[in-house]
Amino acid sequence: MHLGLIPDGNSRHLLLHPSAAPYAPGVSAAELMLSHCSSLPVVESVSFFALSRDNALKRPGKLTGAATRAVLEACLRSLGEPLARPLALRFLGDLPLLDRTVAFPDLLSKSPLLDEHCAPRNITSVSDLCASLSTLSSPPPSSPSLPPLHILPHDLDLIIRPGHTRRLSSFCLYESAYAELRFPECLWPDFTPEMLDAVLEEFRGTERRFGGLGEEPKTGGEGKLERGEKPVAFVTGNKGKLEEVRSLLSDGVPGLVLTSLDADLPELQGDPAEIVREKCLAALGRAGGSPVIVEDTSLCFNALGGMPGPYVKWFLEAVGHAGLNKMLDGFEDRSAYARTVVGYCAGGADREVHVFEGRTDGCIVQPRGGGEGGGFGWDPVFECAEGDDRTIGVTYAEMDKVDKNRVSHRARAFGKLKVFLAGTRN
Ligand SMILES: O=c1nc[nH]c2c1ncn2[C@H]1C[C@H](O)[C@@H](COP(=O)(O)OP(=O)(O)OP(=O)(O)O)O1
Ligand SMILES: [Mg+2]
Repeated sequence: MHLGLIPDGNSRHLLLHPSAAPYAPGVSAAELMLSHCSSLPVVESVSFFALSRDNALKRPGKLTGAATRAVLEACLRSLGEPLARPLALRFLGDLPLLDRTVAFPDLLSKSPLLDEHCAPRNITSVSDLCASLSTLSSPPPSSPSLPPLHILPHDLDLIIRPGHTRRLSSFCLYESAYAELRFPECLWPDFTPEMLDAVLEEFRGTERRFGGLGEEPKTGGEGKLERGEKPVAFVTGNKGKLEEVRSLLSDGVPGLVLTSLDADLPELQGDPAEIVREKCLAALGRAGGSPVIVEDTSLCFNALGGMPGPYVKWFLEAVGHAGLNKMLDGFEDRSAYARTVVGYCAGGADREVHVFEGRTDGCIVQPRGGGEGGGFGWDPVFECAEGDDRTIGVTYAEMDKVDKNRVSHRARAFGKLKVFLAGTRN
């Protein structure tokens, strides 16, 4: 991901904290943030807004010069540090201005990380672009060591601007066409790595459409959207679930159009219906006004009074299939049931969450049938006890997908949802 940072609010921070060394808090924030970025695998490159020509013209004088110098020095320092891993860093600012504050070629030669992707550029606004175009026929002799200008470098994915101002100013206008913009409610010096993590987490759940309509709606039934009809969004972070649900809703509900949103929604502790209600209301916020479907799936061991239940995800992640099996060692009863609770909410003014439950009995066994194409999650350790000879005594992972969708907890819950939807949509 290419991250843009606009460190806004340094001067206001100074007014609020007159005893602080000028710009020191903003400078530490810059240093901290860049080194934090280098520890985040998801962040491949960072464009940092140092100072634009527009900025300098509007706010001439010591203040701006000092801020630029301080931030650049901080950047230099952070580049001098051994970063956790190479990070393509790019500072955007006005070249002549920067030249006055730091020895520019120095910046280039000091950093092993600066390459053509992170060379400082002065094209951030239309006036910059015009100025640069006018020099194309005769490159300025004063800057022979600068790398060539790339007018359209790789686009930004996410731009973060703290400081209570919700605009781009002249930052990367050409590269920000489809960037997501976030404006944390604090001044730059108060923006912490934890806040950055929170923004990145939220960004991860954002469906990016790049100006288009996103993924083609996958249709159920006849497929075509009727006039005025909205598609229903299934919100889940789990691809295995999505695949099954697409197939489960592919018929039986005329006119239903299922789209999907990849989002890991917050999950409360509580009973499954409660979890699903909260999950459903959280999903509404992501679905842009569409009705939403969410589900929560539990795996309940009878010997343990129904645990791990909705918490199976965390148990599975922590101890794996072998660990789930070991939890039942010492008990004779290895029976279990899988349960899916589906939540549906029409959205808009209607906040009622309709809840449907499906359950399938089975028992916990040593993993069978996992691997390529062999189910997901705890499928390999759940041996089904229901259905017919294609499903009884067979783990979900060993089963044909069509067979799982005949007997599974999910199929039963979504079967009830389908009956409900067929009633409300006709
Ligand atoms: O049919 C299934 N067969 C095997 N494993 C399954 C199944 N269905 C869910 N699972 C796993 C996924 C997760 O480890 C836990 C449920 O947690 P759960 O919160 O419902 O799922 P999730 O977090 O993966 O997706 P979501 O974004 O919809 O919450 O059991
Ligand atoms: Mg979940």
